[in-house]
Amino acid sequence: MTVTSLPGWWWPKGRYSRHQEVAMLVNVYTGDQIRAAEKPLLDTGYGPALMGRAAYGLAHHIAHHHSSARGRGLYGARITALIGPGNNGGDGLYALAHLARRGAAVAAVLTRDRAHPEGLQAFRAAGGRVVDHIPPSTEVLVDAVVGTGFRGDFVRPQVPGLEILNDDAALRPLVVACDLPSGVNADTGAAGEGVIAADLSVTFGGMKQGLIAGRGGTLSGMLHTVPIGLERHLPKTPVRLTSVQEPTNVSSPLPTDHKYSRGVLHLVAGSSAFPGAALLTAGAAVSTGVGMVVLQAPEAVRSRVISAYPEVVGVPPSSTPAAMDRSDGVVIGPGLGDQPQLLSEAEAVLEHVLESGTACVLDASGLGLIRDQLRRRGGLSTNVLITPHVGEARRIAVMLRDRVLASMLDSGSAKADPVEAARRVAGSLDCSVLLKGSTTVVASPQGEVLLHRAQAPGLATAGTGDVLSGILGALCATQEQDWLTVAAQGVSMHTAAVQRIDPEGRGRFGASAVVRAMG
Ligand SMILES: NC(=O)C1=CN([C@@H]2O[C@H](COP(=O)(O)OP(=O)(O)OC[C@H]3O[C@@H](n4cnc5c(N)ncnc54)[C@H](O)[C@@H]3O)[C@@H](O)[C@H]2O)[C@H](O)CC1
Repeated sequence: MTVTSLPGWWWPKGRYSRHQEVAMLVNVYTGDQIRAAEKPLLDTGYGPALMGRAAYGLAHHIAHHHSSARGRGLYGARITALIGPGNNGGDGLYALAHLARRGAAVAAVLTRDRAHPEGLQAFRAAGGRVVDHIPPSTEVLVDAVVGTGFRGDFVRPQVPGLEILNDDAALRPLVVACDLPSGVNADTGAAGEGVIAADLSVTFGGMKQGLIAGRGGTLSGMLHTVPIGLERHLPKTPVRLTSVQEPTNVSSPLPTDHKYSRGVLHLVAGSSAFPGAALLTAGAAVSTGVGMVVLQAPEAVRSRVISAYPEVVGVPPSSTPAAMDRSDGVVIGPGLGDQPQLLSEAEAVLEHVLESGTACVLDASGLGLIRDQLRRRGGLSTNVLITPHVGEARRIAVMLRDRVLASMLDSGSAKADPVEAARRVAGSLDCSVLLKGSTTVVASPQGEVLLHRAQAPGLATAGTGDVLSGILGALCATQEQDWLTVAAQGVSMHTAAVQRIDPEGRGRFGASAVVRAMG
């Protein structure tokens, strides 16, 4: 039944060797692509069959999650649904009819004066009650107000009893979204304030981008995809969701390896204002596993880093590009701050990278160097991966004088579209982009996209970006891979380290703990 289940904290165990990384890739579609795939089937009379499969799958997942959460079967379970006027409401009604036949006490609140007629009939025939409020004893609340047919702004239905959602976690019902939380844009993940956050979304036909990207990714909870027979009608998609089982270290060293063959990473990081960033980046790189880490930084920064990681080799910030002759990868930016001298030395390194084609991660203060490269070359180059968070990406939008991009990066706006934004930056700068956020979006200049839903809220703390840069730098120095692959491995290692130290997502740790958890 389920092709995709993304429970967030764990992934089904398989038989993989310790040093093998197994990427689980899932195709991701826009709501419009799913609707287009449905069309030929609807046109040939298969609508009821599709809805039947969707409803059965929804009922199955509700039953499963209810019994996991409550530790008992479905008999007597109190399940209420908010039902909208379209097919999304129809799915909800048929699903409740299934659950009623398995002994659940089901109720529906109709949010409009009309509802899917056959669905309503089936619901009533199975013993379902239409009510005008959410019964306080509701254990599962199904949100089936609007699905992919949603347009415009969403206003949460004013239904008496809905304040049950504000109850303590122990009393609050399990909230299950039918296809997607009502009011989430299935294409982009844009969502207004009225959307009800789901614990679980059961989606139909294919994984929708809006369930993963932007605010939608924070409102959709656990994800299940129910196949309903659209597969051969779905287009080839350039967007995939990645998760990595047991991300371990980079490829294990071979018996014939030496430090140079395992990759040399050149870091341009740290300043008197931000020495810690260099420590975190270097520490993460060392722990990821790489032949050698060279740190180009002011003397005071070098000595602090080397006292923590004696294996790091220091070179002064004024080093000529000859110091990089053996480098297989470069990281420029963490903790550089805004001192003109350090930035111009970093600029020289970036120039060398763009000339030589060495793989380079450009992060934090290093992103400010893009402005000059736009003037000089009109962009960057495909050997570069930039790793902005949304605020930094907005500054890039200003450099590019791209207002459409700026609106796509405004998470509160109905135009918010982080996937398209990352693609647009990648295309404009001719480099790969890793847009950080609760869902990380990695885009190549050719328009391919990888999404990674971290579900590690504790990552929102100072210095974790420096750790990620160190990981990505080590991976690019040791591997001959494309940026999408390296980025997918890097974000997975980063998240996995956090999940090891903070499995319950309490957030009581700092970035140094993430480095320690890397080993
Ligand atoms: N097509 C199929 O056979 C299948 C569809 N599935 C499910 O159906 C929905 C899409 O159904 P559709 O009827 O096209 O749209 P919705 O039910 O999502 O919504 C249409 C309904 O909602 C009202 N509406 C639109 N915008 C708003 C708004 N901003 N605020 C309030 N109400 C709004 C509008 O009046 C329409 O009447 C899909 O998500 C699936 O759940 C199944 O997948 C099976 C196959």
